Amino acid sequence: MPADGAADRRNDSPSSPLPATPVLTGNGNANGIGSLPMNSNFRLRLNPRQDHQPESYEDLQSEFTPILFSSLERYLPPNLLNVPRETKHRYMREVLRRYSTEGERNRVQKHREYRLKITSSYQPLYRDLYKLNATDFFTPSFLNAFMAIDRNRDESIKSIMSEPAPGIYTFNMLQPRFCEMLIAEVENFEKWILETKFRIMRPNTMNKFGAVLDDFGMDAMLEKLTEDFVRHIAKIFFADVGGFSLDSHHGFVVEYGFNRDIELGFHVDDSEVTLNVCLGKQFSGGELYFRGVRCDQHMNTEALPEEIFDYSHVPGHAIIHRGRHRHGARATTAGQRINLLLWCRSSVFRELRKYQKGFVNWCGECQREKRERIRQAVTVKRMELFRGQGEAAS
Ligand SMILES: O=C(O)CCC(=O)C(=O)O
Ligand SMILES: [Fe+2]
Repeated sequence: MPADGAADRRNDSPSSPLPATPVLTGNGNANGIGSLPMNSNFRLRLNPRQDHQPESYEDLQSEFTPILFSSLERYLPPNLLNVPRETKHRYMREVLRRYSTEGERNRVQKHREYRLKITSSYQPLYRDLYKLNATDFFTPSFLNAFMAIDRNRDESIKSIMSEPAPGIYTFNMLQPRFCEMLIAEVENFEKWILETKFRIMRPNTMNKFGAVLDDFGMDAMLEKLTEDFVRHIAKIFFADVGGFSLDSHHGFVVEYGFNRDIELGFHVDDSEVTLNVCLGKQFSGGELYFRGVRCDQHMNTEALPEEIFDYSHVPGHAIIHRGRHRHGARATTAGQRINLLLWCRSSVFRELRKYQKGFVNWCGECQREKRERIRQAVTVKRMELFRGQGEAAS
């Protein structure tokens, strides 16, 4: 597909979890202690009670993940903060049910069952990969950058990053041994699929190969990677797309080369921020091409010359960009290329976007239109002023 062809919105990945901290309106008026009042309108506070210590809901069964209840608890109406845990659980469950459609809940439930089927019989090759072990996974330069405290940390993270084009950052991230082990783990998983004839879901409709790491047990490790590392980077470089509030991810590997996918068409990711790390092996081709960041409205507009950028993958090295940064991957012409992808999302950013109108500062075309409007307004004003002066002089 030509680089300037229509970009494809990739929204076919498994549904993301519900927002961890939904911001709903009102102060709530439920007064139930023990049982919930039938006429409760199931509202939450607008702002969380920071001094309230939420309970753990790990042992309570429901269609929603327990962590969601702990996150939501601070938003409960004041009179519900200290009622029995089961009452709070029922109240929040009702809020969440109203928030997500039945179809959505069924999809999440089906996906959970699918994952359970895999994890209950797949035997990992390297169990060490399933828990984030920073010293074994990361290069010393990457790890050291995160060791610095508070404000120095931002500076040291910036110091290991290159910005070869606006909004695109690259850095050395993964140790060769970790890359080898992850590739071997994916191959082991694929062997298991062939042997068991299990039908797996590919990362998305554009890939015929590759695997979703979250589906065979790596979700907790990748969640920690998102929370402890990617979110810090995103907070510094991608605050305009909610980088500081990334709260879910879709983690997968893509595989290119002989008997695998060849290339990847021009698209945007279903993410606010995407981390893409090359794991190996040896290959030729497979360059990423970028063509500027766009909002929904301007998805198919031309790229400006300064937005054209090509990047060649290097094993162990990461590239991080906004999901809305239009891109594609050229054909891998020899060897095999395997990359780790982490599409990171912010439920808060997505919710807020619904209310935002007008130009967005992260879309290249919105910014171009804005500059053009200002230029025209200045031209009109200047002509008015000069006309006035001319008339006064005559
Ligand atoms: O192959 C690559 O490196 C790019 C992959 C990608 O953009 C994606 O899977 O969203
Ligand atoms: Fe992508």
